[in-house]
Parts: sequence; structure tokens; C-alpha cells
Amino acid sequence: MRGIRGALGLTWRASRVCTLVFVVLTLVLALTPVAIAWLMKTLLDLLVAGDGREEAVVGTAVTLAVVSLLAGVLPQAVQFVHKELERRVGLVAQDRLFEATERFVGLAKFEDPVFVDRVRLAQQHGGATPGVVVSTALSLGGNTVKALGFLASLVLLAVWLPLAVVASALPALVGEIWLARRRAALHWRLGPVERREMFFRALLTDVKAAKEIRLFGTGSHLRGRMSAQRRQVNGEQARLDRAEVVVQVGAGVVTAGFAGGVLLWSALAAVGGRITIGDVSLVAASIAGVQAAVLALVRDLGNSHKQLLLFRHYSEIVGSGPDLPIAAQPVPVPALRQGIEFRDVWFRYSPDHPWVLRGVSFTVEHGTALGLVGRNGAGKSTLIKLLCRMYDPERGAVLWDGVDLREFDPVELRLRIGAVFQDYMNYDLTAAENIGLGDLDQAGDQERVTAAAVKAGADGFVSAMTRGYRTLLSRVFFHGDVVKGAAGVTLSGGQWQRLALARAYLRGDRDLLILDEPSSGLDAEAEHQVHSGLREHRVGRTSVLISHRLGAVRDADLLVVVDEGTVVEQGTHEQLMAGGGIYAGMFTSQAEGYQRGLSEVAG
Ligand SMILES: Nc1ncnc2c1ncn2[C@@H]1O[C@H](COP(=O)(O)OP(=O)(O)OP(=O)(O)O)[C@@H](O)[C@H]1O
Repeated sequence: MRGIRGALGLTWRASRVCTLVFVVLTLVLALTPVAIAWLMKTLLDLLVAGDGREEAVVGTAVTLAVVSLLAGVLPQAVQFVHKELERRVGLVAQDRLFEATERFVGLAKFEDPVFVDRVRLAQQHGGATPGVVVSTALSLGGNTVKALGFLASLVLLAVWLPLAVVASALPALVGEIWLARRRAALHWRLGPVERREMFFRALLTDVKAAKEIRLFGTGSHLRGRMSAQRRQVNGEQARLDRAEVVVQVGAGVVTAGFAGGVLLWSALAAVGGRITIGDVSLVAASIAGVQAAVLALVRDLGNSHKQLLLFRHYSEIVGSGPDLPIAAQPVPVPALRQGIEFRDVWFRYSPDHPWVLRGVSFTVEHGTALGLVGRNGAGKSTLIKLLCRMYDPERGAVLWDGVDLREFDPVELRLRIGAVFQDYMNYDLTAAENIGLGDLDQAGDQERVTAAAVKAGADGFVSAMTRGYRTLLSRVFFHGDVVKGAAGVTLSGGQWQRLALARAYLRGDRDLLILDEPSSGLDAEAEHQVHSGLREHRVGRTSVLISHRLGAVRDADLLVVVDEGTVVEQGTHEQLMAGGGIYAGMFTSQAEGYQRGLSEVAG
């Protein structure tokens, strides 16, 4: 019921006028067959009576023609309004869905496969479902009106007649209900299989996957796995189709037998003079009308049941609250003056996952640069994500000038942070837009965009492209509206990385700059340039830098070494080297690697 209310509410909000017109047209359309049957009966009776009431005959015939015309035209009008309504509902539904996903300020939801699956289903069906539910509900209403109209007509002829007609439709009713249940069950059973098929389908046309698929020759293997999923779906659907034929043919035979009996009775009654010829035509029309209405009713019920199950995904996302607790009265985020402190932070991605951070404590003083160092999987990027409040610690706290991050509005907190993540984004947009997304307020200011690109070492290759900053960086879209057929340009990994850095620079004077492997894809010269630029940029600013190339972080004011989720060493480069611990070991082996490389080249 909640689902129906939700779907109807959404439709009403999308367009009241369309909804009202749709309701009225559907109900009028439902009444036309009953009106036609009555007009036909009246006409036949007038003709059989043959008492010369020409005016009445003409009047009835003209009315019949007009109603028949309505019956012919109305379905198209209903269809048209339905499509318009569906478009409007689709737009509102999509907007509400993505507005709801935006409310999830953290990342945990997006890493939950059940949630991701739900969003996909909601996306696929959320827009169409309200429209389908409304049209199905109306169709249900319309068919009920139609069936009741015919049954009421029959009561006038004989009280038992409507019962007989309903009985004739019963086998079809029972059969269709059974089929509807099986269809809904099959839909759920096949959902994961179809999703797997979709995954393989997407993989086989994905440009990123294409390289490996060709190199490893896995194309036919993946195609085989995709076809196996389709075969499973086809097999199950064919089984249901066979059951459908058996049930529908069986019900059809029983229904036809029943209907035939009632018709025979009415013919004999007409011969005996107990009912008129017009009544016989009314009985025939009523039997067909009631049976059609009952079948449509059952199919509508089955369909709306399925649509409502799908709409549940949409409603659950739209109706769910924030994923991270948001303070009822958030503290305004102050400009960073003292620093950031991780205080005994414990964190795991979920209760099913192992602890990733186990009692981490360290402080980043305001105006200083912190280097985070550690082996793969030590927990460095996780610390950054907690710092941006993508997750909350399970125990302990991250403090900004002594205030727990949980006291702030996460959106406001993030306004004070600039960042380049390890898995930064490449947007299929123009070069200027790729940089501009770093700060939408500055995005229109070409001078600032260029300055950020210069600082990140991106201006050279961007300016060299035919359309400069207006070049579309994509092989997916093209600027059809700007230059017909102008294909996008694909950048190298290092060039994309510089754009990501430019994006962070455009954010300019944020209180905290976070750089997670900002130079991993750069050539040696570019890396040197980027780090010199960063060093300049960092002066007097608070920054956190993660890098496996220890040469890039050695001059940080404080180095924190993380191992298996705990801080194992901290100090300056000199202090850590003197300590002879993990950092000293890592630094020495990297330096020796370079040294060895150099002596091999020299030798
Ligand atoms: N979203 C996630 N869900 C579950 N576990 C995760 C998730 N992200 C990271 N982990 C796990 O947390 C641990 C720490 O990962 P993290 O990315 O913080 O390490 P890192 O020190 O940045 O590693 P690297 O140097 O390889 O980037 C790893 O064991 C990883 O498998």
C-alpha cells in the first residue's frame, strides 16, 4: 500500500493536470464498451419492433456512431497522455533519486554491493514504475467499472446471469493469478543472473577492458560466460511460457464452454420470447466484455505487483536518511589555526572486515607538511578518507582545531579541503571543465583555470591541443553541437594526473591540502617539477602528502610511518634515519636501488 501511495504521490507531484486528464480519459474509455452494448441492444430492439419510430432509430444509430468513434479515438488520447505523464514522472523520479544519493555524504553506501544494486534497479525502474503503477491502477479501476457495468446490465435480464458470466471467467482468473505469482518469483530469481550477463556485456565493450581482453585472449571465454547466463534466463523463461500456454488454453476452453452455455440459453430464451433480440446481443457483448475485463484485471494486478516490488528499491533509497550521523546543530568549521589530531583512531570498513586502523594517534600542526609513509595496505589512504569524513572512526576521533569532525557539517568541512586522491577522476568533459570542477565558483574564470594548469604542469599539453582548454577529453562523447564530428582527445595517465592536480590547485587557499600519490604516473622530470611546485605551494600551508617515493616526502616537517594500521614511527627524515627503523630501511633500499641503477649505467 505504501508503494502505491508513493507512486501515486510522485505522479501527482509530477503533473496534476496530466494525472487528472489521464484519470478522466481512462474512466470514460472504460465505460464506452458498456455504452456501445446498450446502444446496440436498443437499436436492435427498435429495429425488431419495427413500429416506425424512425427518429429514435436514427438518434440511437448516431449516438452509437459517436460512442464508437470515441472508443476508437480515446485509446490513442490515453496513450498520449500516459507517455507525457511517464516522461514528467521519470524526470521528477530521477531528480529525487540522485538528490537522495547526494544526501549520503560518506562512501560506505557506495561500497555496499546491495546498495549499488538497488540504485541500479531504482534507476532502471524508478522513473517508469510510478507511471506504470498509476496506469495499472487506473486500468484496474477502468476494468472494474467496465465489468460492473456489464454485470449490472445482465442483472436486469436475469439475476443468475451475472453469476454465470463471472463463473465463466473464474478459471482464467485463477490461472492468471497463478501465472502472475510465478512471473514475479521468476523475475527475482533471474535478477542476479541477468545482472551477471549485463556485467559481461559491459565488459566486452569497455575500452579499458578491451586491452587486456585482446592481450590475454579472454574474449571468447567471457562471451561464453555471458551466453551461459542468457541461456539460463531463456531456459527458465521458456518453461514459464510453456506453463502459460497450458494454463491459458485450458482456461480458454473452460471459459468458452461456459460462455457458450450462457449464449445458448439466451438464444433459446429469445426464441421462447422471454427476452428480446437486443438482449441476446447485450448478453453476448457482456460475456466478452466481462471476460476481457477480468483477464485485464488479473494481468494488471500481476504487473502492478511486479512494478511495486521494483518501486520498493526506489522508495527505500529516496526515503533513507543520511549514512553518517549529522549533528543536529553543526558547529561552524573554523579556519584551521592549531592543527589536526588523530586521537586513538580505530576503524574497519564494516564489522565483517578486519581492523584497518588500530589506535592511530598523531598531530599535524597548522602550517606544516606531514608525510604519510607505509607499505601497501598499511592504511594511509584510509586515514585520508577519515580526514575528509568519508567515514567515521569506530573508536577515537579526528579533531580539527580540537573539535571532533562529527560536530561539523561534512559539506562545510570539505569546503576547507583541497585534495588529489590516489584514484582521482578523469571526467569525459573539456580540459577547462576537468579543472573547473575543482571549484565551481572559479570554473568560469579562465585566468585562474590556466594558472592552476600552469602550476600543475598541464598548461603545455592543454594549450597545444587544437581547441586548447575547450578540447573535449573523451572518446565517448563528441562536440556535435560545437564542431560537427570533432572527436574527443584521450590523454595519457600522467596527463590526466596533472589535470587532477590542477583541479586541486584551483581550489587555491584551502586550509588543508591532501595529496595521495600525486605523482605516481608522472615521468621523472614531471615528478620533479610537480614536487618543486608542491613544495612552494605547501609553504605556510597545512598539507598531508602520501607517497611511496620517499624522496618526495623526505622534506616534510613530520613523517608518520604506518604499518598494519598503527603508527610505528614518527619524526623528521633525519630523526627516522638515525632511528634505523622501517622508514630508514625503506629509504635506504630505495636509494640503493637508484644508486645501483646509476652504477650499472655508468659501468
Ligand atoms: N572500501 C574498502 N572496503 C574494505 N576494505 C578496504 C577498503 N578500502 C581499503 N580497504 C582495506 O584497508 C586496508 C588499508 O587500505 P588503504 O587503501 O588505506 O592502504 P594504503 O596504505 O593506502 O595502501 P597503498 O599504499 O597500497 O595505497 C587494506 O587492507 C585494504 O584492503
